[in-house]
Amino acid sequence: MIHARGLVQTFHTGRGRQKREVKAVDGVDLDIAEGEVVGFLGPNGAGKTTTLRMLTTLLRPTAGTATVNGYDVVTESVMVRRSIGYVSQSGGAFSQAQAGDEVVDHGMLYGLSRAEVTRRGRELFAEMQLDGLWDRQPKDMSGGQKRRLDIVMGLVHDPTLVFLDEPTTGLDPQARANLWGHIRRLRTERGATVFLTTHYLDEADELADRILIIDNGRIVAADTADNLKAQVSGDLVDLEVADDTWVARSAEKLASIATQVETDGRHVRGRVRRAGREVPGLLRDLDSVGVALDSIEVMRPTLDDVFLTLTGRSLRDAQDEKPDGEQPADESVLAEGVPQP
Ligand SMILES: Nc1ncnc2c1ncn2[C@@H]1O[C@H](COP(=O)(O)OP(=O)(O)OP(=O)(O)O)[C@@H](O)[C@H]1O
Repeated sequence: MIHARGLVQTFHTGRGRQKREVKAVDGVDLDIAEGEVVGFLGPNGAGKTTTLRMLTTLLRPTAGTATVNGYDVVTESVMVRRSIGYVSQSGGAFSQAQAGDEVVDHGMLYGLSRAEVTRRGRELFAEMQLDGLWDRQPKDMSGGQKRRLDIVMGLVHDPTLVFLDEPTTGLDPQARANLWGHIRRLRTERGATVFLTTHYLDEADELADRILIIDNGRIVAADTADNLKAQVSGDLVDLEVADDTWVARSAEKLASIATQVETDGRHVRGRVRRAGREVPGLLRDLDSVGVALDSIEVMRPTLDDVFLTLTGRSLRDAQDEKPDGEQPADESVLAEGVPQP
């Protein structure tokens, strides 16, 4: 479905002495199978959108190769574009036409009949809670409604491979839940492949079969969310002992199965590989030495823990860092927009 080898994108920014080279994507390899939902995570400026733009043929790779649906992104870009759906981060530019007409025109560019695309469009309007807005001009829609219209445009021709760049940013919780449902159905009912970038760790965790993490233009992890969590951090176990005098003894017992053991008042915490396997024995041990507990809490690691372990930074903190703020320059844009059949 998607195969990339050594994808690189270098931007040249500034002029004169300020001239700088930015390696936005620095040697990315990808293999994404049919029917997979892949979550592409990384902090601001990591290279997610740039990778997506190369795969969707909007940007010519500086180096490396990629095929999408079996078509080469450089030499067969029209075929790539015809065979995918793409919802960009910035959203599409709409004309003065009514939303429904925009959707119908868009779908017909992919060779669908007017009747077929109208039926699909109306179905998607209902699913995306855009009922009653078919005749409204996009300029008179709210930001969230426009975002949902972008998504309808990206899906109306029933693509079997869909690229979604931060699709739920700016959506309210209800619209986000609807879109999650839609993404799940794309896979279960249509066998579609979905490549999704997101800033929301819970979204990636919830939807994706496999997570790719990109940092500074390089893929730093690629696996299921469960495997990533098991490999890099382990479960956090928090014991609250019933009496202060048992803290040291409990810490010693916990340290025999856990790393990063620390104490805080009557709390003793540490990370174990798999709590389900290790905690029962620990509880028996504590009981046998007469330690009573007030509470025990087990916290599964989050994708943020994974990111922290891999890069030394929290993804949440990294989100708040502003990217370098270079001005766009020297892009080798192949072509914007949808294919002309
Ligand atoms: N047209 C451009 N010209 C110059 N630099 C660019 C251009 N587009 C992106 N960059 C730089 O390339 C790097 C990667 O940007 P990209 O938009 O791919 O990141 P991202 O992971 O999608 O970030 P975000 O989460 O903020 O969308 C950043 O340092 C960005 O400033």
